[in-house]
Amino acid sequence: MTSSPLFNSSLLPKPKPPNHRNPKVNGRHSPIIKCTTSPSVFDTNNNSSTPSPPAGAAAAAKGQKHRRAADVNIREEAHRQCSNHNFSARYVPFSSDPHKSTTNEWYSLDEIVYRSRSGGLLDVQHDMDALKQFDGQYWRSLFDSRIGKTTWPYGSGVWSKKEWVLPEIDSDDIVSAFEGNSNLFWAERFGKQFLGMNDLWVKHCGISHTGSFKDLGMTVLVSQVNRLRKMERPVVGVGCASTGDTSAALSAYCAAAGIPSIVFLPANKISMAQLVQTIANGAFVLSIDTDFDGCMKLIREVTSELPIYLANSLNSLRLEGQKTAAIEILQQFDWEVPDWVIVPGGNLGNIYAFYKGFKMCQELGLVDQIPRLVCAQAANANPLYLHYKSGWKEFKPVKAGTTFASAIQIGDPVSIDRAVFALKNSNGIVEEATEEELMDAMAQADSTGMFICPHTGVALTALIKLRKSGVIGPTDRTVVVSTAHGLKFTQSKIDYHSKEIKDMACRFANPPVQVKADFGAVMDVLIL
Ligand SMILES: Cc1ncc(COP(=O)(O)O)c(C=O)c1O
Ligand SMILES: N[C@@H](CCOP(=O)(O)O)C(=O)O
Repeated sequence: MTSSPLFNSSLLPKPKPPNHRNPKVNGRHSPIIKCTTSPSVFDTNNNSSTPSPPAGAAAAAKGQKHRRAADVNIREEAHRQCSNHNFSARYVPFSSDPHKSTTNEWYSLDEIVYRSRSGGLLDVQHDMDALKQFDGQYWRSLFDSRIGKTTWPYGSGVWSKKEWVLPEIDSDDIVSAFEGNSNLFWAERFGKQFLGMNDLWVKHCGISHTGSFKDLGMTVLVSQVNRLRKMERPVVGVGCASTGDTSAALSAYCAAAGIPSIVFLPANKISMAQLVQTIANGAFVLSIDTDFDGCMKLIREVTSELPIYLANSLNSLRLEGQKTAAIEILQQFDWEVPDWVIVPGGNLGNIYAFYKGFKMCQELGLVDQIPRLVCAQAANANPLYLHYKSGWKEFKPVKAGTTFASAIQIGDPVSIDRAVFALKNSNGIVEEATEEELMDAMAQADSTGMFICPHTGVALTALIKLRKSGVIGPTDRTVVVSTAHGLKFTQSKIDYHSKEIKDMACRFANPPVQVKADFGAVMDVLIL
């Protein structure tokens, strides 16, 4: 089957004039959706700091069992539980000094806008005063009460924090695979054996619907697109440039919602497993003879001309979902704050998302501090590392070289300003990993029962270096964020364990032993 173009150009709307963003000025916008499906009691008459428990909790306390009627699905049930609240969020220009920001520029989340008037990044700003009407204990209990349920949409680790993510979206518009709630794995053997650490944890964000943390952001972005399309906004499809994980998540969530997806991939630079995900999920795939940065440039140009919604993390909606992984970590530690969180960085949206999640928890009283963040880069694609080492002098993009951590082979990250902000405000550090270091770290981790991706190998290398230099202490509670599933990157493991990598000793390779189908030959191998 050959792919056909998605668009008949005669059907396309005329390009919008450059100032189509229609920024609002002065004052808050009123929420378009007043009714959401929160099962908690958030009606406008109930703004005390001792709010009612989530719906269902009272019945449970009385020992009554509530069962959904057979002819009702979980979306319909969510509708029945509909209540009002006054939470809202909007786009504002991202500012590296929010306290000094004087701009009155803002946009409704129902607008299609990715950049501020000055061309800078945007950020999703929540009405913190409204959220602060409930205390930290309230939010902790609410989030805890939603874990592990099938209640729509709270069975998702992202949407269990809906009030902090997209408070105004109708639950019926949400496109979710009940993503999130990923395993926080106690890396007991790896920690003790290789690092002398007892309190080392790996947040397995790759144990997820499409095998990477991108699901967390994509459920939010595609849900909002679903809403925009119901509002008859001009969104024909959703597009991204990708090193393989964003495209997998985009194609899956779009396929679930029946929305066309378009992905720009750097030819021969993503893994076969990643490529087949987008193909199987029906995306319109362009394999382009350039690198990720080249694809990113092209998708930005295309989305400014065609009614294709941009799904990369330049779009700040994505980060609202990704930040929930940070909240989950706190929740999994029973709201105790780890000392360190280490995140591999490429386009650099995720490091900011983690910062934002932790910071919101601090500002809303769920915890009293935030962890120190470490961003880890491959030495072959290390623009943030070089920027950090220069003392945050002028940022210079690089031409990213080939790396086994192919999903972070990015030289001109769109979220550089967000990343610098996150690191400066968390007393953060940037580290790098050579190819040999990251592959050895991956093999060592796998030898203790994990099956991690090379990007997680980059993060583990950062940890190993910071432990060796004494920056991270033996008793520090440390979380390494594993960003994708190892099964997406098996070729790198095959190369390593076959010792087929040029100029690499592959010290921890464990190649299979070839033996004749003969009892004596097998015994010889086993006994020697
Ligand atoms: C597996 C994996 N790890 C880490 C990253 C880096 O995330 P970010 O681009 O948000 O820095 C990406 C994508 O860039 C990825 O796909
Ligand atoms: N690793 C990413 C690169 C793009 O990052 P994004 O977060 O801006 O979409 C990918 O998998 O494509």
